[in-house]
Amino acid sequence: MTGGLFISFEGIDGAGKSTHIDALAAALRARGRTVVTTREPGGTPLAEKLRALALNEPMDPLTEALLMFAARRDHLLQVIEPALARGDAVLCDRFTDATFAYQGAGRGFDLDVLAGLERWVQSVPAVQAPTLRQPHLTIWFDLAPAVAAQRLAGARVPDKFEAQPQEFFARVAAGYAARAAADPHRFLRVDADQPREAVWRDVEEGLKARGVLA
Ligand SMILES: Nc1ncnc2c1ncn2[C@@H]1O[C@H](COP(=O)(O)OP(=O)(O)OP(=O)(O)O)[C@@H](O)[C@H]1O
Ligand SMILES: Cc1cn([C@H]2C[C@H](O)[C@@H](COP(=O)(O)O)O2)c(=O)[nH]c1=O
Repeated sequence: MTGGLFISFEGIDGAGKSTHIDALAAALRARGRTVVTTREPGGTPLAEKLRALALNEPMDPLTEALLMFAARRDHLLQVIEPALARGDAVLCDRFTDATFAYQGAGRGFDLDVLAGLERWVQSVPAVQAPTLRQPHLTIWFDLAPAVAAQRLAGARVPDKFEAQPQEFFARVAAGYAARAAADPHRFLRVDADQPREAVWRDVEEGLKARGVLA
């Protein structure tokens, strides 16, 4: 596959996304691709400042959603779009599906308002209206909240989201399931409740089936 390639990694906290981003980056580099790994919220100096606020300060759901989209706009314009224009592969730890899952399904914020913000923020010159910049592929690490909580237990000081109860993550997981059902061609669902090697095998097979890995 040539040309810019945009892959996002999604799932509830502790689902195992980060574990597989480096592996995919290595697999793509071994096939001659230039790879940019990045994350949301974050990925630029400004967006990382917004991340620190969003993950640590109490705020209402609209403020939280606006910070996520503000960070995303900066990240898109400064990092993602230039990389795609160069023909690089961009591997992004979370993107807009996280806003629908966390602020929408998790916090209960209005999905139509989020869809409006998505239209504003992801309209970029490189993409012809009425389409928006979206990942070409989203790998969704599907894991039960109880298992994810066990994996994260004691691993680090929890941020504002990681400190949420399991019921919150059950809603977030349902939010991801709804996003995947609405866009099945973009989503690759991976059963994350398996040993790391088996999860990676499923990622690799899914990417081969879609022509991303030879
Ligand atoms: N398949 C697996 N089986 C058991 N433990 C795993 C597996 N994959 C990852 N882990 C462990 O679970 C923890 C969370 O993994 P990781 O950081 O990759 O998740 P994440 O989805 O990126 O989480 P977050 O979104 O909170 O950053 C880590 O300690 C990691 O080593
Ligand atoms: C992009 C995005 C992220 N979040 C939440 C989800 C996670 O709890 C944190 C990011 O932490 P990670 O360890 O880097 O996964 O932010 C969110 O609520 N909304 C979003 O749009």
